[in-house]
Amino acid sequence: MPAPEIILTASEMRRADAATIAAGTPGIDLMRRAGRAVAEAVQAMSPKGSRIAVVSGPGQNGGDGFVAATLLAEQGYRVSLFLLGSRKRLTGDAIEAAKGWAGKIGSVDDAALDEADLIVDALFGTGLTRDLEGMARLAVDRMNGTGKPILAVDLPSGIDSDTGEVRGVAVKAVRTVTFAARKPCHLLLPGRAYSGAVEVADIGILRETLEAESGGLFANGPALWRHALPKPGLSSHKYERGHTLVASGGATRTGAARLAARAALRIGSGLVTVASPPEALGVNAAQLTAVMLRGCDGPEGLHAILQDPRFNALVLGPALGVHAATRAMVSVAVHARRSLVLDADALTSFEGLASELHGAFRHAPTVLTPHGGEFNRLFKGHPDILDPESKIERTRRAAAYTGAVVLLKGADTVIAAPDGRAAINENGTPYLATAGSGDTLCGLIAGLMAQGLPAFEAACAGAWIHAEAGAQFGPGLISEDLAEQVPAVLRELLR
Ligand SMILES: NC(=O)C1=CN([C@@H]2O[C@H](COP(=O)(O)OP(=O)(O)OC[C@H]3O[C@@H](n4cnc5c(N)ncnc54)[C@H](O)[C@@H]3O)[C@@H](O)[C@H]2O)[C@H](O)CC1
Ligand SMILES: [K+]
Repeated sequence: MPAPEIILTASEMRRADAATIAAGTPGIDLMRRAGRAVAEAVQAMSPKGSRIAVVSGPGQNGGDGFVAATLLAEQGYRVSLFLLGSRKRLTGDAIEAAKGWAGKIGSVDDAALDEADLIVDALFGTGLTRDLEGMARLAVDRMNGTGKPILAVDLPSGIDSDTGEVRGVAVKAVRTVTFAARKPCHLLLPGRAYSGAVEVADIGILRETLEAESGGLFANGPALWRHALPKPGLSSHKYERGHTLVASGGATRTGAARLAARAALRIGSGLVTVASPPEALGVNAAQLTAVMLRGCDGPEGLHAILQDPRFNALVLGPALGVHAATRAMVSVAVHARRSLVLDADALTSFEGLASELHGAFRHAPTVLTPHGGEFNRLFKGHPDILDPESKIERTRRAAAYTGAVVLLKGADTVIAAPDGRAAINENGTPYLATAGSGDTLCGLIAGLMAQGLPAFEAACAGAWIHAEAGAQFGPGLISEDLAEQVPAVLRELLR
């Protein structure tokens, strides 16, 4: 079973670097290995003899560029090197790396850049500290302006390694060679889009060093939670696989609950019941078969149903309406201490009232599944949660504040637990942007918690399976298809 992929921030990477150097590996060796990996990537992209333009910056990223340029020239490529700033301003290992380069050093505004067949972007890496301006900005615009393929060293220059945001302007790379571990910018948007295909080069930093410096951020994938997936044994009984309860909206808004309910059943919840307001019983009854149905008249009705401890996972939110009654339903569910997924109206009903959710979910596994707009509305008036540049940081703070796992949806969905663990999901597909997709996700997560998965693993697995189902189905996807695609995804996972 492969280990979960650790994602390191710039500062964590620097510490891993330093620890490796302290353990006896000279920094210049790391740089030489980095440069070699870049040269090998160029060889795979462009035939010997082609014209390679290496654009180096003033720091160690630039140093990697010097090493790559020297190796490529030795291997018969026609290499020209352009430096931002002057050689005498180089620092650290880049000084040593530059000694190996015997060719001329041009300036980044040199027209020769346009003659290249392929450009190596070694301008900035994890040391970017502010928006690009002046010559630095011009260099990026020049590289992008050539229309030639760009290979980024470590990450595309102008992208913030930890947030994935564009700092003024950024290189649009077709490929990136990063070192030791991917950084958040390789998974978060727009950084993911600017990076192109990303390969991770081993430059001799040990996995245990990466683990030691890790801040608990992972790429979301089966390696993170496959171990926790339920594997029904011969003796397993439907009651052992939990009972998910999904609250339905009124007579004209019942589809969301049925989508969530069907998804919970498909992901393996032993039983699933829709709790329906009296006026929607007929509508729901006419469209439910394996999913069961109970009348539920508001918070009191929910309280009555939850006297039965077998209902061990709940979905509240989709189409419930934005009002006090929905808040009261949430309160009943919280006091019943059942696993809980809150989405849509159950979140928006607390708009500006997030303080009522402070520490509210510490007593039972809970997952909040807002999209960006719901998140910003829910935590309005909490700049400590909304202000951080990094989507990971915002999600982590919301999780710590509420005590729930928070899944902040997007093409780069971030999942964070109150204990600081976080994961970035990258298998999302544009096809998922269809009505009811979020309802289905709620059902998947609740159905997994009904079977005993902890909230963080359930949210990560739910997000990944949801996206995988969408990607497998492809064009023409509507939400009704998602739950029906889950068996195919599970077959792969449980093989
Ligand atoms: N283990 C590893 O990952 C290794 C990484 N290496 C490479 O080192 C860079 C990080 O190097 P660093 O010198 O810290 O930063 P940069 O080269 O990214 O930046 C250079 C320098 O630029 C200045 N600067 C920052 N922002 C701006 C700006 N907006 N405008 C102008 N100048 C700016 C600042 O002074 C920076 O120090 C990493 O990405 C890897 O490529 C090692 O080579 C091998 C091991
Ligand atoms: K770069």
